[in-house]
Amino acid sequence: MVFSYKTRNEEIQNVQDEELDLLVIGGGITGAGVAVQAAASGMKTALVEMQDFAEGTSSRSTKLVHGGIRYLKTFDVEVVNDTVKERANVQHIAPHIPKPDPMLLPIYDEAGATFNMFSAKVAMDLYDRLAGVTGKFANYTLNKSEVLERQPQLEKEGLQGGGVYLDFRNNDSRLVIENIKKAHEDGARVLNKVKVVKITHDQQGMVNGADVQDVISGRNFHINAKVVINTSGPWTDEVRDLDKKDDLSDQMRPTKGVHLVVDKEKLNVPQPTYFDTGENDGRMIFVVPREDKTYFGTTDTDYHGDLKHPKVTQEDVDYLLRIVNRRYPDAKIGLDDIEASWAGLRPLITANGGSDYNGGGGGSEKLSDESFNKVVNTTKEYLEDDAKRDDVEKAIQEADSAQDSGEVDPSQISRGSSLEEASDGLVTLSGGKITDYRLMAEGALKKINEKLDSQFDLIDSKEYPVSGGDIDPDNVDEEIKKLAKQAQDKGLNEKDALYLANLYGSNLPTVLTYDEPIKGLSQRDSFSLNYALNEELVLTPVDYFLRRTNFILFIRDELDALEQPVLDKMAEFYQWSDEEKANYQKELAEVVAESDLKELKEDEYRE
Ligand SMILES: Cc1cc2nc3c(=O)[nH]c(=O)nc-3n(C[C@H](O)[C@H](O)[C@H](O)COP(=O)(O)OP(=O)(O)OC[C@H]3O[C@@H](n4cnc5c(N)ncnc54)[C@H](O)[C@@H]3O)c2cc1C
Ligand SMILES: O=P(O)(O)OC[C@H](O)CO
Repeated sequence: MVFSYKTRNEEIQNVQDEELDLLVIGGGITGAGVAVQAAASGMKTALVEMQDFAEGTSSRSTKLVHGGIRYLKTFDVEVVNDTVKERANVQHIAPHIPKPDPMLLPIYDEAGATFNMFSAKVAMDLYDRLAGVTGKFANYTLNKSEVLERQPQLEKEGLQGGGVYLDFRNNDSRLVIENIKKAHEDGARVLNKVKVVKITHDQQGMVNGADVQDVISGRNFHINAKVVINTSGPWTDEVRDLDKKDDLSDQMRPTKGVHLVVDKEKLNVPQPTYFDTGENDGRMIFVVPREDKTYFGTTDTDYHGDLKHPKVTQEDVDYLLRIVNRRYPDAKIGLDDIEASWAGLRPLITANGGSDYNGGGGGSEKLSDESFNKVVNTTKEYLEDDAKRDDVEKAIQEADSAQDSGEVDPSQISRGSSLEEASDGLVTLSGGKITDYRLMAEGALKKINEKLDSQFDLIDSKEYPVSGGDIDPDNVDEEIKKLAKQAQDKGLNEKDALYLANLYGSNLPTVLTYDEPIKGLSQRDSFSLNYALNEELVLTPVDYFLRRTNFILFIRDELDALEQPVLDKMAEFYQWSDEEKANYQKELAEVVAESDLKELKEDEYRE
């Protein structure tokens, strides 16, 4: 279905003449998930996003669909209970995106260790139990030599062994755009580069829509809606401030997380790996293989800067390199080995306390070992059906009550979500994770429907595939191969055909209709760019290279040769002036230079 700059301008006209049921503010995963369920349930829906879709946090995650096993240690059992179950639901509705990829959890005997071998096994058993994981993906433990057999380059000192448990790798911005396209296919008006500048009210002082600005034309216009929901992630408090009658207190405590990318020649891991930093700071680091690269992260530091533009600092790089070079002593990764990077802001909710249990250093009171061990032992008894779930809850409550209510360390804040309504009717859905976006949206739709006098039969979103998701979730590999065959029949080699099939899922046949060759691009990339321009509302080269594809982050080697042909095609498609074309070229160069950490490398060179 055409979803392009042309349809965007038509929708800007149409949306002004309508009385909508719902206006969604923010086009990250949270807003996209709400828009899909609203439109599919028959609500007249619009979503406005002031940047590109997913340009906020939802393209800057660790790119996992995961339950957050670390959160068990901060007793965020509710969050884990939700997210670990949601992994399967997200894979079910978007089978071409999250892919099962068992995580290796090396266990070290050191100060502040999140787990020992016993508690790691309990945590993995609880994790599997909550998600109903059995069979080939059930967790298991490895002894030290078995861990080193898998990853001989891992630090040997202090290594006790390890665990292996199911989690999923994800393409976060792809998950967002497939939800956005689905909402659009179901009739939602979906607009990027449109910013809410004011929340408006009726005579009775109740929210009735918003004044918005088309960032491209600079023109302001009004959108009428019976219900408005704020799904703006780290901007949640800023958007609330656009509602002069909003009486709820600020809630956001954004923390910055950074990832670095190196070639797999520098660091090659056979599977996603997750370990303590070894700095007794309550943090754990992921190391994840992706295309021919390896990325690792993250940091977790309070952030008070420009929400649109969190940057990677030398301090972030030093922290991550110190940890990865400790855990992989032969890697010897330096600043110059970093090929790409990204920084994102967790939309954490400050009221979501949490325990500074394992050395978070935030609170004054650490949890005593006996109360933690009581939680672990009660959990083990629960797993062996010798205790009930509320025995575990009770043990956790007792443990938590021992907590000092002091400021908690960022890593101890719950990753839970919040759904609130102000007295003027503005609804806010914030916090959470990508992994539980569907569940968060489901909860929000119940409230929205109530506010609309329950006029709508809400869909079962667990059975409602995103765009590109119409493939058998239990037979993904076969389905992808079948789709790829269609691309091979068009002359693509197997590798390129599988690349397109994995990226576009059941939309591949449509992608293959866009067969006009683009000068300077391969057949594969001509299909991809033509489709992105006509059906994925790509407005700039950065939209294409960073969010609709992964060239800037994970296929960096091919990027340089693609830049000019893509720029030339977009200039022709959009009829850009030379000046506009030069501006987009400059924007792309700046984004790539920032990803490459060019500034830090030049500083280091000067020193
Ligand atoms: C480093 C890091 C690693 C993470 N790893 C994972 C992971 O592996 N798995 C996982 O499940 N979760 C992970 N998360 C969490 C997850 O990324 C976030 O919870 C999620 O992306 C938040 O999505 P959102 O839609 O709420 O916010 P966002 O994606 O930030 O979307 C909000 C949108 O609102 C828009 N907006 C703001 N103000 C306005 C306005 N006035 N008008 C219009 N639009 C506006 C913004 O431009 C933005 O695009 C991670 C987070 C970080 C930072
Ligand atoms: O919020 P954290 O500390 O679990 O960090 C995010 C992870 O990297 C992936 O969810």
